[in-house]
Amino acid sequence: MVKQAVKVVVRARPTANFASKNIKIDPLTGTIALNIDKKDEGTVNNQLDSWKFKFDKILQNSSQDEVYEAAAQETVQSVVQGYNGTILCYGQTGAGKTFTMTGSSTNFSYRGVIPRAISQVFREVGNKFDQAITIRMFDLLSPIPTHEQQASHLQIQDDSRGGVAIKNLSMIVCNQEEDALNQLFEGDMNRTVSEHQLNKASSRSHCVFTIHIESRSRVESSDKVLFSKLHLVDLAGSERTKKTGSSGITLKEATFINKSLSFLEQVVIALCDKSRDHVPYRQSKLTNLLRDSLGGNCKTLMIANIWPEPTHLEETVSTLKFATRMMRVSNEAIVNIQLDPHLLIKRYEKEVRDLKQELAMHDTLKNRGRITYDAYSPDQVVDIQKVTQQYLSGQVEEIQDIDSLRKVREIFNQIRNSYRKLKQNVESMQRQIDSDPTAFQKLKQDKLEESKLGGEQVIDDSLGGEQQDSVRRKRKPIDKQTAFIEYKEEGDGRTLEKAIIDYRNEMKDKRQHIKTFTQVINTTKQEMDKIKARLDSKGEEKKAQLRSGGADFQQDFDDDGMGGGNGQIEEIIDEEELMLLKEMKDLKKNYRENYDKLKNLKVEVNDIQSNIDSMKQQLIYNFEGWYADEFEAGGGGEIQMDDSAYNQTVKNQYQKGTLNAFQGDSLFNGGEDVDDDALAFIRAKRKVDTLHKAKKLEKQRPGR
Ligand SMILES: Nc1ncnc2c1ncn2[C@@H]1O[C@H](COP(=O)(O)OP(=O)(O)OP(=O)(O)O)[C@@H](O)[C@H]1O
Repeated sequence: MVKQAVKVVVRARPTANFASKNIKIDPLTGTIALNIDKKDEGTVNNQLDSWKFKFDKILQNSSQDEVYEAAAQETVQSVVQGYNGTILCYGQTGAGKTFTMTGSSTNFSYRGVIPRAISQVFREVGNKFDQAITIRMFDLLSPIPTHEQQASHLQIQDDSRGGVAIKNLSMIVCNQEEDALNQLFEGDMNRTVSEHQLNKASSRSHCVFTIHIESRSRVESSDKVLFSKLHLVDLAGSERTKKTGSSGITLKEATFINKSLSFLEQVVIALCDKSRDHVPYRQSKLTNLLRDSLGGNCKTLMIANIWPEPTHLEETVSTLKFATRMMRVSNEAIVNIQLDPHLLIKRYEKEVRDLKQELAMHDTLKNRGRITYDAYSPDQVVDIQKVTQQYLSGQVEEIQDIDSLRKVREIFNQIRNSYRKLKQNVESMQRQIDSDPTAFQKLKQDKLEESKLGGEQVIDDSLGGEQQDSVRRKRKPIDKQTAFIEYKEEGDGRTLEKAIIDYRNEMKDKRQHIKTFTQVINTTKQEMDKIKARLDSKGEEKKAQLRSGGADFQQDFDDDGMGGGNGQIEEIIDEEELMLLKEMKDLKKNYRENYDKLKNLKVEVNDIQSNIDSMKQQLIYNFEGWYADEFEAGGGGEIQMDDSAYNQTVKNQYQKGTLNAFQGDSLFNGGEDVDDDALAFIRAKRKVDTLHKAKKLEKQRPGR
């Protein structure tokens, strides 16, 4: 890696009116001293009026030849060696940037840096017989006509090698110097030339001419490729001052003609400021394009063109200030080596071929001659698939002839395929069961049928032809009580068990309520008895008074108070009696309400109890089925109800019409004879319905 600052060469254009009073150029020491006589300006300000600048080189009255040798030759040579290079001209309009960069197209000795660089590149490349070199180039202004050269046309973006590239711009491959020069001249013709108040032939736009070199070794079979590029940049005029008539010149730093030049200056300022970690390259296409050139992977040289006339002193100062800043920009250039992907693939293909041959030889020596290392044919894959499925179904204990890693991989592939298909089938079965509960029983029935045919192994036909070998092996029998605990922890066993527990809890709550209501009712009854006793005694007292003739009676009159009522004589009740009767009325109402509630609670408790009983039976029955499926015949231990007993219970319930006490399903109307075929159907339906009902009730429970 070469770490170096941007080099700056100052070129002063020849002029008849050299400002010898104000400018002292010393090419030997590379210094320029400048002063501005303020008296001439007629203004007084506090600006510094004299400057001294030092540069890498100063060229005065130098020929195009000398300029090229001093400023460009070395950079171009580096580009041929694989470094990126940039040469850019900066200065005010008319200072000689285009003359320096392009020069005259009619006078060969006045040709500029670009045609000379093209010649040098082709000359140097021509000397490299051992390299296959491709040269591509483009001029940002060619061959697209000027009116089409809008900013949107050319997009500058990051390239795959970490640099920048221009979209919508095709690079032309140039096989010889002439092709490249054609490119240059074509672009030069298209260059925007517009009228300008300082110089009618000045160009306002930037001109960027880029040469890309791609170099591969012809002799070594190397996959390394050198990629490098040379940017040759003729920037737009940098003038930033306004002429203010005869009163002279004022330094007005803020008057920029070209905005992108101001962005370029911002980038340079940011690069010089070590405390700044962001450099605003993306502000303009120009700075984006020059990202490699400024502070990046590039050898960069700037030619500062000055016009040392008294009228251009400020522009000269301004150009030299910018040039000084530029010298503080540091770059890190590396030779750009990339691995050629096409060659890499070719190399790997060759390596694979060689290794296969090597292995084949090794196998022959070890008597394993029939092994090949090419990809399996479809027939071979089918064979491996068969043997893998035989292994999965238990038809074979192990897979023979595993003679290569390739075969192991194919077997694993097949196992994965089987697993995926199995999973898909299980999921589709689940969907069927969810949408139609009877489907489950049918599937199960099919499986049982097959298990009868196939001995102890249950071949899962539902998995489809290819999966027939997928076998569920039965477990060694365990104690039924232990198995029952296990069953209650899984699948439908867990659902039923949970429903039973929840019902029990609900029943417990309701029983507690029954107890409370019973107490309340009893207390109410006692109160009522007391009141009744008191009223009875009051009645006795009144009868006694009546017998003694001292009782009060009142004639019942009509509302109008004029008489004409029914004339009945009514007993007059006293205040205490009235109170007691009212109280009695309230207590009776209370008693009746609580009594009704108690009655309902008792009905509910009975219902819950019958549901619990029903679910318990179902749980045991389901468990029996599960146990038979899960374990080999001959399992030990006690179980509360065997199949025949349960079947009989179901038959009885069905015939009595009580089977649907829990299910409430119209399928089971009862009263008919039940043969064994129907029984299986009834049991299956009952099982599914019981589970569904249990799940439904679970959801309906308060607090869910
Ligand atoms: N070193 C030089 N020797 C002879 N003539 C020169 C020299 N420098 C510039 N000139 C002449 O000065 C004129 C202006 O130069 P040029 O067009 O190169 O300026 P510029 O800086 O490129 O201006 P712009 O910014 O407008 O492109 C041209 O006619 C050119 O031939």
